[in-house]
Amino acid sequence: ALFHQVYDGGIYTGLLLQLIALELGVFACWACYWMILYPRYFTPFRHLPTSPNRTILTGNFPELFPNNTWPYVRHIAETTPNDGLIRIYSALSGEVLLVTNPNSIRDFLAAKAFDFGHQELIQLAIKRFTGSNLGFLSTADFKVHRKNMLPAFAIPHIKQLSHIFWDKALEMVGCMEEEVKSNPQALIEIREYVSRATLDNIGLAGMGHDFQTLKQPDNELRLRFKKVILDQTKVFSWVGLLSRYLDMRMLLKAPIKKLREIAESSVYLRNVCARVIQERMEKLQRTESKDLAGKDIITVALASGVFQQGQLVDHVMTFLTAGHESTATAFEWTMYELARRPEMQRRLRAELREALGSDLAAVDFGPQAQSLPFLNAFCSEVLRCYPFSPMIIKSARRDTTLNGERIPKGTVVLYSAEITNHDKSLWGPDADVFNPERWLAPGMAKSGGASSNYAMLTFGAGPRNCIGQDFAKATLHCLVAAMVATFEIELANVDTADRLKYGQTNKSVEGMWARLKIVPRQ
Ligand code: HEM
Repeated sequence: ALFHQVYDGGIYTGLLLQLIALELGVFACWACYWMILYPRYFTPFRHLPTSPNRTILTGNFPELFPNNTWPYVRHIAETTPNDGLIRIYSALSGEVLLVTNPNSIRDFLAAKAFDFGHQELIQLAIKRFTGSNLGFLSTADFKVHRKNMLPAFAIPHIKQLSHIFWDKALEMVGCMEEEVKSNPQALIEIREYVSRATLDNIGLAGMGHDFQTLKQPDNELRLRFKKVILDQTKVFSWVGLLSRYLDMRMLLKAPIKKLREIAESSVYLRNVCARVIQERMEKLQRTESKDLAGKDIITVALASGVFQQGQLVDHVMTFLTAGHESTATAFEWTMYELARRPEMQRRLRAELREALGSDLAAVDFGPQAQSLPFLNAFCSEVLRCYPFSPMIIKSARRDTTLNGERIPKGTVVLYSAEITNHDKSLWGPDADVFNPERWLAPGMAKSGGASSNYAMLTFGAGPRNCIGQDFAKATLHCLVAAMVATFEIELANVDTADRLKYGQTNKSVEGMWARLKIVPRQ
């Protein structure tokens, strides 16, 4: 009716046009302030260094949503002199601070860790399947949950679980071996196998339940899981951009097919986890023994008496999402580097042969994996050079400070494992070179010779770092050991495998495709 009146020149036309003009004017002023004037004249960080190469539309990047943003951020960090903080701008002048030196990183991840949290949109998106996981709890609840979860993730307990990792690793290479025996020319899709192995692994070590996706690749759990962990698309980037200016909560509830599939799959997976946890609870009540040695993580957590069933479902869903793809991707990059370096592959095989002998199934390799220097060094160097999350963004929950700088509530801050793990001032002039030797020098097995405790950020740092890092490393060691002891690995796509997939994680777009030759066993 309004349109009709405007069209017909009705009595309200003038008023309506004035209102629209006013709205447009307000919007133009608002956009002009936030996108042009604020970053130049009004930001409280205007004295901090920033890159001069910037446009309003794309910020410091060459396009609105580049495939991977971290190489550009790294270039800015390397070419902008700074004292620990740099201003970076994304599309439409979105302002982010990057912490660049050990002082500002320590403040951000350790001293002031609880002044920062995940951004609201990320919480809303992830909460749908992980519920209130560790990352989203209030500080008080976080401390209680983390303290009572930690014993299950401590190195002594991980060593007791590592026979599971070894058995799964052998099962994975056994499946590959069958495929190679039936067709020696077959190209093996490493991602497919390792993704199933790490999913099973977390099911077994996390809650004493074998999902059996290695044996049954198309089982419902795996298919549902694939639906939840959808590849990132530019749609999510648009939602992220718009959420800076509009409330996107309704959008996440929109009746879109993909969103409905995620919601249904989340319910399915949460129900599976709830059922298994219920069984663990009943079993724990039936057993007299209080001995938790070698028990799955959920049983150890249940025994603390702190967690309710629903909270444990949230935690298991987080382990599955945080631990499965990340470990599988580290394994893929290990295969990539080994295939490019046949002499290192041979050296590792020799070390493994000495430790394992010829019958892999007869040894319990897990507990001794940490003591093989070259295996440790190689995997540590892969984790340094290929951090699964190259950049992690958080926002200030309250007014705080970083490196002596005042940080108002709401400020978006970023740390980058990609940048810090390759920082020449921390790692030396060969920081960009893949060099496992740095972990082999006397006393350097843990630090790689870096000059700071905040030089390796693959697993974050401080009280909110990755709780599963020793679980991940032990899993990776077993997978790599079983693979290298069983096969000579030649990548079929070594020249193109390092092209990265769109998104925020360091994943090859093609994955690794290998020709495997079974190593003769004496
Ligand atoms: C190579 C493999 C892995 C990598 C690179 C990795 C990396 C990370 C990173 C960077 C964080 C975020 C730290 C922060 O917010 O600043 C994180 C958090 C977390 N990771 Fe991992 N992770 C891996 C494997 C695992 C595994 C196997 C598990 C569990 C079985 C796990 C469980 C978690 C949990 C629960 C958190 C949240 C911790 C908290 O908020 O207190 N991760 N991980």
